[in-house]
Amino acid sequence: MKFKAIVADIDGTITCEKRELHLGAMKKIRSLKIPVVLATGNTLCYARTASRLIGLEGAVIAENGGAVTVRFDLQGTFEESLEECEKAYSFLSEYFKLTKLDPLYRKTEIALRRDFDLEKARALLKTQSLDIEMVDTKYAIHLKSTKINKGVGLQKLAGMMGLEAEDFVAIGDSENDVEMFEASGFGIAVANGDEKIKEAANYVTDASFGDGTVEAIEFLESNGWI
Ligand SMILES: O=C(O)COP(=O)(O)O
Ligand SMILES: [Mg+2]
Repeated sequence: MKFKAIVADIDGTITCEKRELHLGAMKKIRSLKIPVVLATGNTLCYARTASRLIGLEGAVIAENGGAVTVRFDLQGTFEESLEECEKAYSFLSEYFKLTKLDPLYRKTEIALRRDFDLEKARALLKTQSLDIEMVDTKYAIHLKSTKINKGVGLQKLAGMMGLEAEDFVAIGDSENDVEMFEASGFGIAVANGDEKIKEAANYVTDASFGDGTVEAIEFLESNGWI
């Protein structure tokens, strides 16, 4: 096996427990000769800033696949409008007090503070004929189109880079990374990952958070896979 690029989730994967960037993971990522793409549920500007500050090329998947850019000098492309998400938000707001996160910067999905009963909200949402689902990243709950996810984003970005999604190794920590693992050639979950991502993974690290990402990259290097 030989892979041509890595796609790494941000929160919980290249960070420490309190969400600060993990310096060991930064150093390891910077030492690589292959492209590293960041994929996050967070906003496009957050992802681009992280890419810039880590020393990468600006290839990012943001808003769980809803927004993608391949370089800093190119604008992002956006897959979906917020219309259906807003309908779901209005509906759920009748039952819960919801707080939107960074609404000014989100163009394709709505992120919510994790302070309401997700399972109850999921059950309620099912009664509506909306193509909207809820994913929990452990940092936010995202109301998003069922048509977009990080896997769809990876297919799109890989094409823009002249690669296939299978050329990528994906590293992640939660359920919003599952489709990205499925689309990629090999998925590695860090030890702090949730049950869903560990189940979807080809390999689970012993170490957590950024230490897990360092371990993942060393594992790939020691096998000669990157
Ligand atoms: O913004 C969030 O919910 C966290 O996003 P990430 O773990 O996909 O980076
Ligand atoms: Mg994450």
